[in-house]
Amino acid sequence: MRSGNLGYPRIGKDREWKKALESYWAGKLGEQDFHTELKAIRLRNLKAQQERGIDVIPVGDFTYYDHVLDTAAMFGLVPERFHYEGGYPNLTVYYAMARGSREATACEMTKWFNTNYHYIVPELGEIEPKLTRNRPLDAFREAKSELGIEGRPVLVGLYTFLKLSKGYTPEQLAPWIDRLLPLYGQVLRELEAEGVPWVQIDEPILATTLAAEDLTHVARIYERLTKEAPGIKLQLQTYFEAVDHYEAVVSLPVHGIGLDFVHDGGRNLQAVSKHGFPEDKVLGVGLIDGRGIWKAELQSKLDLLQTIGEAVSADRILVQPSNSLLHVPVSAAQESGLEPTLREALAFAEEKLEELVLLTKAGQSGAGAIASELAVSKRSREALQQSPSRARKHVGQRIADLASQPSSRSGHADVRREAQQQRWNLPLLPTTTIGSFPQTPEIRSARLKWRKGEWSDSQYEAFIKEQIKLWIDVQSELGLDVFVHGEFERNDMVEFFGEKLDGFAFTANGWVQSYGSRCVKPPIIYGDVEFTSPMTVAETVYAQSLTEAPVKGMLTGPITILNWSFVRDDKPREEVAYQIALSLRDEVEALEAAGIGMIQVDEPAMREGLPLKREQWSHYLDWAVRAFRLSTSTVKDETQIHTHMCYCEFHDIIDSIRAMDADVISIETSRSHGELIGSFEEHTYDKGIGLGVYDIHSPRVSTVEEIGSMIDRALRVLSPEQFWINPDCGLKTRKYEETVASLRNMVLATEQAREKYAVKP
Ligand SMILES: Nc1nc2c(c(=O)[nH]1)N[C@@H](CNc1ccc(C(=O)N[C@@H](CCC(=O)N[C@@H](CCC(=O)N[C@@H](CCC(=O)O)C(=O)O)C(=O)O)C(=O)O)cc1)CN2
Ligand code: MET
Ligand SMILES: [Zn+2]
Repeated sequence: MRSGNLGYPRIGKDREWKKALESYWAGKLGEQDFHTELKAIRLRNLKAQQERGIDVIPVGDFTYYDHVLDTAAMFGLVPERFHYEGGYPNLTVYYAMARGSREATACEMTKWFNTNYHYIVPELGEIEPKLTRNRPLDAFREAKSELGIEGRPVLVGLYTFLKLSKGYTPEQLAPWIDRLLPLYGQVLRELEAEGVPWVQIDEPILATTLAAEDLTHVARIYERLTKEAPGIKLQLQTYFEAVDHYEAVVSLPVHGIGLDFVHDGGRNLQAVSKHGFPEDKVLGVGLIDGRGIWKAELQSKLDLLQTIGEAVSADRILVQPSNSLLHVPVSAAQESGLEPTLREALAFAEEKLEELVLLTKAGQSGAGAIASELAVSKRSREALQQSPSRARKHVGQRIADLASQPSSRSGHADVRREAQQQRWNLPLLPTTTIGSFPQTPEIRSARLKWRKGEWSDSQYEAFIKEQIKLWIDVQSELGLDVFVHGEFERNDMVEFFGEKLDGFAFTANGWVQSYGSRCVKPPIIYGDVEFTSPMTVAETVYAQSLTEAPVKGMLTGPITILNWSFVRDDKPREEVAYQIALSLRDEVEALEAAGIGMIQVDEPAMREGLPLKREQWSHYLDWAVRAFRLSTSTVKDETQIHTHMCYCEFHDIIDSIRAMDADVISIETSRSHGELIGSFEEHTYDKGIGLGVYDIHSPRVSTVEEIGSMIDRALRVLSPEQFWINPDCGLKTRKYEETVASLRNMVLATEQAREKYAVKP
């Protein structure tokens, strides 16, 4: 039995990686120094795994931005608009694909399965792929020569890569497989020639709901690839769910299969027990939760390993995390600020490696070999379980009483629309923004000073008020119709609420990559969640006091708070969602009572929380919608509830979006190059809706014409009476000048559209 890892956080203990990327982009770090710095980070990450005694260390999982983008770059799949001239794309082209450039809009970015990690969507189009650089080989050589590590190269599997790409029709799938097969073959042959014994090929798509023809394609791919390089062994890795069609997957002609035994709902284990496991293959046992942050219940993991051991001999077992550790923070050791009971119950990437090594040791020599560690881990989990915060009486009562809580608005949508229009008298095509304005270095450093105690509360509050005032003035000057306060007091839309609600803890350095250099510090829900006092009322009311225009109150919804936090594992997620929903309802009511007439409850993570298996969708959506409605249903007819979603594959969940019953919804659109708009040809939607008219993830400023054409496209399928004009998402990552210039263009484009679409008397 051996221990293995599947991928390691890139960002470094202190987010060195993020800082290096941003310095390079800002022109503060030269290209050569940038490469040097990234190499140092890469080697430190490998060393962390080596020092903890991991037997199988992945190489090639490191990236300059995103591993899917790397795969596209490796095959020369660079869309024409980037003026690419062959070879492995240089940094300018590479980062233009990721972030856009003056001339070219960025590639689309979307969620990596059901995580908060985002990848860059490859665009296949007319391009003929070719191997521009064997990245896994380079990574292998470097780890070997620099650290003496015989690493295991990691590749995004061909089928997953294609399924995550765009720019081809269903009929073109098979020809694209044919085009990529020789290139994957070449990568493998070169690795084989180098003497690389094994590669890890990630095919997480195999854990989603598959059709029979998917399996036919996958079988064809792996039959061919094992022949291309017969001297190299392929470990086919799946994660995030049980594999669909277990028997077909484990009989693929590869040398090893990696399965997730944490997020599989027990189905992988059932399948192994029922059907056995091929005698000629290695089983990668995803035993340690690669997405959660709790210490493992080591004894139950050993039991699981034992059950698997009945079907698979020990020499063919690899003990590994359920998925790449990319999704958890680097080290819990530095979290000295946390309450000891909680800290002792945590395991981040480094601690997970230690757990893997322990379990492997026990697997090799029996549980006795780790008796004292087993006891410690048991004690720390139990101590947390006994903490009074786990079972607050008042919260328990509210949940028990859930059935009697209102979960629908009293007035019908038409009645509400009327009442709201009377109250606000908004023009045709009202303009607004999604909530946040730029989080400048000045704001971040002010917050840091306040946190360190260098600034008093009142000093910091006064500073935040200045920012709010500044941006209320900007919004008036721009002529927007519905204002926001700007979210300057928030570090992050989820972490902020986590800090204010009971039952949450927040770390000092528990960062996880979200996209590119952007990281999040998910709060930890360790106890029952409860509202303590108003969280957003003061800032919102202050903003409203400065203007006649409506200011939207701005809250993060229950499902997004749930999905973007690390959640306790002793209660169903559904129940935790209701606890959050009821706490947010208290905030919604406080805002309404303070005179705020529009309240936006953001649910960008609603779609991402969708289970990977279709058959589980309706259950999830039912409780997710119920949680949203629990938070928003008690307001008066004339109070307008908004919601916002980004990266929304709208057609997947249109019924649930309708069922949320928000008066106005805003959805990201532009980075998918308007594809979302097309779905309204098939689906009707009759409430207020804003489809983002420009991409906020890129520093590029859209022109009036570009925005105008987005509006035109949307109004081909939606009515001007229901349409709102807004950017795709919040503007926190943008600079002041970009923001003002883009919004100015947005308002100009709206004025033109108003003339064009006004109902002529
Ligand atoms: N949780 C979450 N998930 C999300 C989103 C989101 O907004 N939140 N949006 C979507 C896209 N993802 C995003 C994820 C992160 C960021 C983002 O801007 N992250 C910031 C960090 C935000 C933050 O928590 N900032 C803190 C701490 C910032 C910090 O690094 N402080 C410095 C010091 C600051 C200075 O002096 O400059 C330090 O501690 O060293 C604050 O403002 O207080 C970043 O990586 O830079 C944006 C979008 C989807 N998923
Ligand atoms: C990721 S969705 C962001 C919504 C939030 N209100 C903002 O503007 O930042
Ligand atoms: Zn958004």
